[in-house]
Amino acid sequence: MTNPAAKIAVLGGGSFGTVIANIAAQNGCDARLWMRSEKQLEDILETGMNSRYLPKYELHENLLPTNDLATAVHDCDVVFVAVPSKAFRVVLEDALKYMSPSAGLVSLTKGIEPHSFHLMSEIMREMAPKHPIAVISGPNLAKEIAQGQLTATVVASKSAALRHQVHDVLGSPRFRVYANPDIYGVELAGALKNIYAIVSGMAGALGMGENTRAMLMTRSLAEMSRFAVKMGANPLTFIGLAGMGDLIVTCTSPLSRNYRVGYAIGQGYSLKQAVKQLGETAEGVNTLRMVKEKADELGIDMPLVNGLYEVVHNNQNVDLIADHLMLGERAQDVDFMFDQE
Ligand SMILES: NC(=O)C1=CN([C@@H]2O[C@H](COP(=O)(O)OP(=O)(O)OC[C@H]3O[C@@H](n4cnc5c(N)ncnc54)[C@H](OP(=O)(O)O)[C@@H]3O)[C@@H](O)[C@H]2O)C=CC1
Ligand SMILES: O=C(CO)COP(=O)(O)O
Repeated sequence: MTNPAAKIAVLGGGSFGTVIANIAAQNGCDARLWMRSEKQLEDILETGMNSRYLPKYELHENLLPTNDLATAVHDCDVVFVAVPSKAFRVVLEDALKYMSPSAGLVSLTKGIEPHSFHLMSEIMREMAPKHPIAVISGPNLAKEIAQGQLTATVVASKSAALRHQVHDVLGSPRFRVYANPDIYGVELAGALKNIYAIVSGMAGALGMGENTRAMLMTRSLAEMSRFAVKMGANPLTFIGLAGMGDLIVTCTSPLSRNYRVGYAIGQGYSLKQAVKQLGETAEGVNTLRMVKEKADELGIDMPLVNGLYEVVHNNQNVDLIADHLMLGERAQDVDFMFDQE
């Protein structure tokens, strides 16, 4: 059941922000899409499409594109934030000046704030302590959602009212919204899987086989779960859509930007060249650096992260990832997802 009365805004006119705003508009919401670029706004107003990020995807008439933040958020029931993690704080800070104090805040961003190691929910809680907050994550390639492929996502919030509101705003026969109260786990899963999508893209470029791919994905899940549980997440979140589901899609699809960055590195391009030729956000590049530092600090065993870090940041040969995974010294090699105590 959709709620035609809802007023919503999405901040960030990239591919994910655009599809989420359009779903809400298709569901009868008064939906606004805020972007910073005037040129992009003109293009959308002229063509009815966001040609830079989602060419040929028609935007619904209920969707109002704008580059004025106050117009976007001023009387909204729910504000979704879909900018890269490095811009999240500054965009939110500006938007809060114009928002109703009761508006729900929902992050669509899958990354970690540089330096602070804050997830987006922590930034929202710090900056907007009175607002109900939620995060959305899951196997959600924007381009597939735009094609109308059947897709499921996860909304995580302590507020049941906001979970239901998000379900009403976004749920449809082609887009199913599941709920999970584990905000931290859902969000951390979405950020961590980007690292392993880079590894998987590299393996793809190097022509590695299906045994290798299965091993990589399964050990990735074990490694990211081990890290997340040490950070306070619920382990069960990692075998759901936001964990295993998102890992599968980004480790197997060339539509994933992180996979594409890995693929380019596997072909011999430098990280800088790979990111430049992508021209869109690949959060995993920064997430890798932050997770490596945090894992070192906490003494968490992360052979894939360590191997990828050496290849990407210290110009080591790609074979090093395989060496870390296959030959690394560990107290015991057990096929469990988590430490069994
Ligand atoms: N695309 C996908 O399939 C999915 C993406 N996500 C997550 O959503 C988040 C956004 O990704 P996505 O939409 O794909 O990214 P894109 O690279 O497609 O677009 C990023 C958007 O953010 C805007 N932006 C960047 N920096 C700023 C800033 N400082 N101030 C204002 N706007 C800014 C860009 O504006 P400009 O064009 O002017 O540079 C652009 O509109 C990421 O964390 C990503 O991991 C989550 C699920 C799926
Ligand atoms: O998170 C995503 C799909 O769920 C999108 O992944 P990329 O950012 O790698 O494109």
